Parts: sequence; C-alpha cells; structure tokens
Amino acid sequence: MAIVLGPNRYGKAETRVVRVTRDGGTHSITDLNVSVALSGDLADTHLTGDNANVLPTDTQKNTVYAFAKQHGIASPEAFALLLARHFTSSQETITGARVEIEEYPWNRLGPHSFSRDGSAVRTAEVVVAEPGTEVFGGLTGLTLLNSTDSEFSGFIRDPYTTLAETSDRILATAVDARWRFITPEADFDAVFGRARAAMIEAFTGTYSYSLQQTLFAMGKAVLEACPDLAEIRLRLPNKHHFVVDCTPYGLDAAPEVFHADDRPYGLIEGSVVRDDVS
Ligand SMILES: O=c1[nH]c(=O)c2[nH]c(=O)[nH]c2[nH]1
Repeated sequence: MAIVLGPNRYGKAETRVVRVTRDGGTHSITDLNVSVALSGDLADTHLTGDNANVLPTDTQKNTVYAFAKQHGIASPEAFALLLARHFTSSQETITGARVEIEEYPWNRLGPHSFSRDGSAVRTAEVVVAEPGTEVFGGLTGLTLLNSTDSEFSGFIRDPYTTLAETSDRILATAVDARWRFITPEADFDAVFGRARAAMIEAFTGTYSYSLQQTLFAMGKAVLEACPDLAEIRLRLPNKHHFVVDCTPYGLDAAPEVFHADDRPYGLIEGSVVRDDVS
C-alpha cells in the first residue's frame, strides 16, 4: 500500500476589490469578492516543500487588483474569464484555474454617492481546465414572497405525518441560482437581467401546488428567456410562515398574522436542462 497525494488546488480566497470608474464628476462603482483556486504541477510543494512551481497566493491577490485597474470590470463573468485565462496561460506549471466572484449591488444616490442594495448578490464562476472553459452565472439571496396562490396537499401521510393540508398559504424563498453558459462568449449582463426577470415573473405568476412546481417553472422560464444557457440549478429554501392563532386573544381566525420561522426549513433543489446540449 502507498499513501499518495490526491487532487489539490490552492489560491487566494475572498479578495475584496472595489473599482471606481470616473466619468467627469459622475462615478460608478463595482464591488466584488474574488476567490481564485489554481491547480497544476504542484506535487513537489506538497511532497518536499519545493515551491519552484508555486505562484504565491499573494501574487494572485495583486493580480486581481492590477487587472481591475488595467482592464476595468466589464462583468463578473468577463473579469473571472480574464483572470482564469491569465493564470493558466502565463505560468507553465498552472494548468487549471477556478475563479469565483460575488458582486454586491449598490444603488446610486448621486453622482458619487451610493447605498448598498440589500437584494440579491450576483455570482459568477469560471473554470479553465483540460477539457475546456466553463462559465457559470447566477445569483444568491433573491428573497421572494407570494402571500397567496400557494397550496400544499395530497402528500404522503405516514404515522409521523402531522402537517395539515392547506389550500392557501404564504410561499416564500431566497433564490440561489447558478446557470451554465453554452459557450464562454455571451452578453453576460443581458443574460443576468433576463434570467433574474424571468425567475421573478415565474415565481409571481405561477399558481403553486408545491415549491418543486415553482422551481421547475422558474428554471424553464430562464432557459426560454436565455438561449445562451445550457442549464440552471436552483436551491430554494421554503421559508415557512405559520399562521398565529389569535382566537385565544378574543380575535377572529382570519389568517392575517404569521410567524416567520427561521429553521428548520424545507430545501428544494433541482436543475432544469436543455436536453439537446451536453
Ligand atoms: O412546497 C412544498 N414542498 C414540500 O415538499 C413540502 N414539505 C412540507 O412539509 N411542506 C412542503 N411544501
């Protein structure tokens, strides 16, 4: 029996970079959290401590800042592509790169003033590896709620089932979505806008008999709106809202007050794919 080194990668995680672009007195900002992970001919550093093949994580962080300055940030996907291609093409020992980016949204208050937007965080991931380059876009934390048009009934009842069937409930979730581009060439910003709008429209427009049904409707709407996408993966926490019984206080039973429960929560996950794309 031999003990050997398995798959490995290394990089600088969570470099926070804020890029200011000045157009006269009007400024724009892009606020990113960039994580780089590189792989390649890295056995020596693990087995003997010989670092001749290692591009320091400190250099990776500096490259993020330098590229933000030199090239600007067209979109999180484009910036991730730029970095991943740079690391794999400039260093012989580095053959794979994964760059993950979160973009935090800001709202404009004035020519050079902004307020942090609490809504969804945009995400991007680029993987450059032997078989080719893959680009993923997405978002996380898009919190949506329908106060009606949601039912849940007809489910399995076993000896442990206590859940009552309901023909009218609150349906709420915080969307975590990740979509895969068919090729690395696309209008990433346009796809982001269309995908986000399609998810919101499908969530609000679907009369829902389960969050699973809503998940499929949302994924299908995104693929219909975005021909550049091969696949979308969705993670939808079911943010339960339980009716508070106010009758002990001498009040009527109409369901108007809810307890927004924190945990546990149902977690509905699924992907929706185009069946003619690999
Ligand atoms: O939309 C739902 N799907 C479920 O699978 C489920 N399970 C549950 O308890 N409530 C719900 N709601």
